[in-house]
Amino acid sequence: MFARSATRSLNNARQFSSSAARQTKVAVLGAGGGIGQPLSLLLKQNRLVTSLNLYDIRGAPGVAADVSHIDTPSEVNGYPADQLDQALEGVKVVVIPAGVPRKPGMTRDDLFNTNASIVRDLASAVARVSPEAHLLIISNPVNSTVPIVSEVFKKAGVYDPRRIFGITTLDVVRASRFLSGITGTDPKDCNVPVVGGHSGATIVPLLSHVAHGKGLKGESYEKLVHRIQFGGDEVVKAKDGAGSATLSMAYAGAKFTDALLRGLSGEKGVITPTFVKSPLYADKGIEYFSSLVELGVNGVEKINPVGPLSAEEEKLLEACLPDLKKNIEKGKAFVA
Ligand SMILES: NC(=O)C1=CN([C@@H]2O[C@H](COP(=O)(O)OP(=O)(O)OC[C@H]3O[C@@H](n4cnc5c(N)ncnc54)[C@H](O)[C@@H]3O)[C@@H](O)[C@H]2O)C=CC1
Ligand SMILES: O=C([O-])CC(=O)C(=O)O
Repeated sequence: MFARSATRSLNNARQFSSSAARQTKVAVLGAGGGIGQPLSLLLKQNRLVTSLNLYDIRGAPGVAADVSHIDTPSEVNGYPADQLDQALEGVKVVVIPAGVPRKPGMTRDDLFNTNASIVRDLASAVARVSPEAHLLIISNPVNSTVPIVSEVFKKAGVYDPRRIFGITTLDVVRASRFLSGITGTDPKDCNVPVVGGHSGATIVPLLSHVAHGKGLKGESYEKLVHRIQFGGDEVVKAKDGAGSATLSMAYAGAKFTDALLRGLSGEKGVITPTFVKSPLYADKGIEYFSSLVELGVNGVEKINPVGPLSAEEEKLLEACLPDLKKNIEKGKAFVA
C-alpha cells in the first residue's frame, strides 16, 4: 500500500515537473485571417500551449477576446498592428499565416511579391525579440518563404536551422484523406509521407510507402497524385475568389504545432514531414527539402532519408527538384 502511494506521488511529481517544463508561449502572426482565426481556436484547445499571443495588423484583439473565453487554462492576449514586439516577448513557438491567399488562376509563386516582404519583416522582428523561438511558416509560397526567413536569421546572426519549419502538413493530410477515400479505409491507416516542397510538381507523395497505396497503378495512381499535388487549386476554385484553404490548413497547422510541442517537451519518436534545411539533395544544389523529420527538444532532431522510390516516384522527384531549386533561389535572392 505504502509502496503504491509512494509510486503515485513520484508519478505526480514527475507529471508536475514535466508540465512545469512545458510552460509554452505560442504566438500566431496573422491571427485575424482565414487561417489565423481557426488556428487560434485549435491552439487554445491544446494543453501544451500555456499562453497564446495573437497578432495581426487587423482584428487580433477581437479574436483574442473571443478565443480567451474558451474553458482551457491557457492565457490569451491580442496585439494590434503597433505591438508586434510585445506579441513576441518570451515566445517559444511562432506560427506565421500572415499574407495574402491565392485567387483562381494564380500560382503560389504569384503571391511572392506581396508575401515575401510581409514574411521578411515579421521574421526580422522574431530574430530581434525572440531569436530562440521556433518558426512555423504557413505563408505562401512556402518553398521561398522558408529560405527568406532563414536568410533573415543568418543576417541577424541568430540562425539555427533546427528551428525553422515550412508547414507542408496539409499535403500529408490531403494525401491521407484522398487515398482513404479511394481504398475505403480509415485515413489513420493511410499515413502517406509527402516529400519535396509545397506547390504543384514539387509536392511528391510516396504512395509506395504505405500498404494501401502500393497497389495503385495506371490512371487511378496518376489521378490521385495529381489531386494531392493540386488539392489547393480545388479549394481556390470552389471558393471562387474568396481565398484558399483555411479550415483544413488551420487543422494541419495545429497538428504540426502539436507535434513540435510534443517533441520540444521530450516525447520520443515524433516524426512528420516538414520543409527544412536539409542535406538530402544538397549535392544537387537543393538547400531545403521536406521529408520525414524527427522532432525533439531542439526542434529538428533527425532528418530521415527519403527511402526507396518506385519508378513513378523517381520521375516525380526528377520533376520536383528543378522547380524547387528555382523557388529556393528566388527566396534567398530576395533577402540578399
Ligand atoms: N502552407 C500551406 O499549406 C498553406 C498556406 N496558405 C497561405 O497562408 C496565407 C494566409 O492565408 P489566409 O489566412 O487564407 O489569408 P487571409 O487574407 O484570410 O489572412 C491573412 C492575414 O494576414 C494578415 N496580415 C497581413 N500582413 C500582415 C503583417 N505584416 N503582419 C501580421 N498580419 C498580417 C491580414 O491582416 C490577414 O488577417 C496565404 O499566403 C496562403 O497562401 C494557405 C493554405 C495552406
Ligand atoms: O492553394 C493555396 O494557395 C493554399 C495552399 O497552399 C494549399 O491549400 O495547399
